[in-house]
Amino acid sequence: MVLSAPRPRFLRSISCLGFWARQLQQQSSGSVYSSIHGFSQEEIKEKLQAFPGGSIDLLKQDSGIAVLTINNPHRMNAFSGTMMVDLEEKVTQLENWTDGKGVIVQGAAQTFCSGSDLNAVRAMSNSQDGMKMCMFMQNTLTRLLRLPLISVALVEGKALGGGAELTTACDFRLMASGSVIQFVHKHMGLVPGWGGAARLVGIVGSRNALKLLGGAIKVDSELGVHVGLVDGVLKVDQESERAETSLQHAESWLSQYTKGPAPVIKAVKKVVLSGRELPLSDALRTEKDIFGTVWGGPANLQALAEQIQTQVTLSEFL
Ligand SMILES: CC[C@H](C(=O)O)C(=O)SCCNC(=O)CCNC(=O)[C@H](O)C(C)(C)COP(=O)(O)OP(=O)(O)OC[C@H]1O[C@@H](n2cnc3c(N)ncnc32)[C@H](O)[C@@H]1OP(=O)(O)O
Repeated sequence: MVLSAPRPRFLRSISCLGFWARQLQQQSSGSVYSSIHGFSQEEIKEKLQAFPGGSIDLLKQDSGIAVLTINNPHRMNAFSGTMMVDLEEKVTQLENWTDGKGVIVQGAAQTFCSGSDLNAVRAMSNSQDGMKMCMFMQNTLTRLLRLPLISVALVEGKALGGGAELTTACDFRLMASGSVIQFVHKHMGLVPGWGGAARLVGIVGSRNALKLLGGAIKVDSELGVHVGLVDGVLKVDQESERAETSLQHAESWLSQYTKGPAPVIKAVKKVVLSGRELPLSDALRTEKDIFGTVWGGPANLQALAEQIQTQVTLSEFL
């Protein structure tokens, strides 16, 4: 099976930027839906609470990298209704994490997530409830992607359906050898509903997105890297006594990009986010505003002082 190599991101995503730009500018909260769309967060949260099971666990570390775990191993980490509510609450915590720089999204028991809990899906199969669940998860995953943190989906085992969509709501994806990302929606007579299709087009381009969705193709790490969906492959060396876990590998990988003061790393994510989602003039104005938050700030002044000190030290030797 031949999938084309990815086109430059800006070419792929210009077409869908218009919608996202208006949404980003209109929604100060970073959500897509509000009361003007007939969406009531509290109403759907109450409905989702009727479907219990599992949890979303959040560990915020001193390193500034958090670990968000989809935890429902008896159901291959499928999302129950209460887990959807839990995820929204954890995203709110991350939005307010002052010292945060990165977040790794993983599944419990060495598998990622098998999408919605099919028992809940069957119980919410009427159109109105389905649409409300869809809007709730689109809001939550859009806010996850828009966090001022650099995010990585650590995929072990299987990421299916909504689980595959969840991987696209992170800035990067790392796959363990033998793992699979599969948009199985077609097999259920569905299309993605949690925003995974729109984001997939921005990541791999419309032609590859059409193939992955239309063919419900099993994406392994090799194919994922080829089409630009996957940013790295974690080969866990079972033989080595010091075998790092996949999570340790992922933290090492992410820490390459989160070294430095949290306000600066947050600013890096914000300027890239505005470049990714806003029309050029708006992105430039946003970049200027974000630049203003770090220019002359503690990190900038300290770096300047160290630069001067280095020059003074060097001049003493020259
Ligand atoms: C917009 C999102 C979209 C929507 O909401 O409409 C969705 O995400 S729909 C759900 C899409 N996901 C799937 O179709 C995946 C369904 N599961 C499987 O294909 C398999 O379970 C698999 C491949 C994940 C694992 O297969 P394996 O043979 O290794 O294990 P089991 O199938 O025996 O599963 C173990 C245990 O987990 C339960 N399970 C697995 N996935 C789900 C799920 N999505 N919802 C509820 N329960 C799930 C499975 O029933 C087994 O339970 P048990 O009591 O042991 O029978």
